[in-house]
Amino acid sequence: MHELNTDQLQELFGSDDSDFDDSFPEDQTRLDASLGSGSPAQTSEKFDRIPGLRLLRHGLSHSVQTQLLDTIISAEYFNGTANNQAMHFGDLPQQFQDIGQWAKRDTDLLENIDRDPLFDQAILNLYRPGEGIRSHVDLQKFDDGILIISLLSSCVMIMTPASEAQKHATNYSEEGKLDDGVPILLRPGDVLALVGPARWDWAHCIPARLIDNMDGDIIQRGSRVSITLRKLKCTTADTIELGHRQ
Ligand SMILES: O=C(O)CCC(=O)C(=O)O
Ligand SMILES: [Fe+2]
Repeated sequence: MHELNTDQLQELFGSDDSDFDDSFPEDQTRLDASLGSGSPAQTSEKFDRIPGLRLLRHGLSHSVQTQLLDTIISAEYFNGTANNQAMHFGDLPQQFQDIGQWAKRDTDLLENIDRDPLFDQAILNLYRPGEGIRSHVDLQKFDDGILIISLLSSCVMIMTPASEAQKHATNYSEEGKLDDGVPILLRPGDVLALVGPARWDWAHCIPARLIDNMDGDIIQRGSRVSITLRKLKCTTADTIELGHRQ
């Protein structure tokens, strides 16, 4: 997919602070048909150093990426400049449930994860060029088996062995040492799974920078949107929270 400049992004996500109506568009297209037939199952890439880390490159077709982005734009979470993160708790929008079911049924991303519902929490992150996310292990209140979907633009995520503090942190304030980290290039349409050690014992971050260097390839960051699907260990009521990423 092509990458967007700030003006194009404003056109997409809006530039004013119009009233947010606290709901996700209900007339979403079901993604089922566009996600493929499941035969043959899609096989993800594994990483020797990080058991449980799996990356399905080009997992989502252009059409599915576009449908997801259309729905996110219609939800108007990222209108104005204040918010770059939105969290859904409870019953997830149908398209996110479709992605979860597809990942379980048609790929090997979530091989050891068996539960119902598969996911009951979704975070949407918007990264404007130069923005990132601090090194963290996702909070302990979320169960094993996390799925991260990349849309719009590429970036390099860095995985580092987690410190004890990071494993039990209640926020993302701990900065990891990134020098000996494992860089993972995430492109639009890629789907990353964190299971077992990759989820509990490794921290991940996206350094705040405009350019990534992946094995000598220089990658200019555009604006990126990610969808992270998780399962809370304890269920909560359906809510949506908007905020600013740490
Ligand atoms: O945006 C991403 O790719 C990762 C997001 C993430 O790690 C998180 O929200 O916990
Ligand atoms: Fe995370």
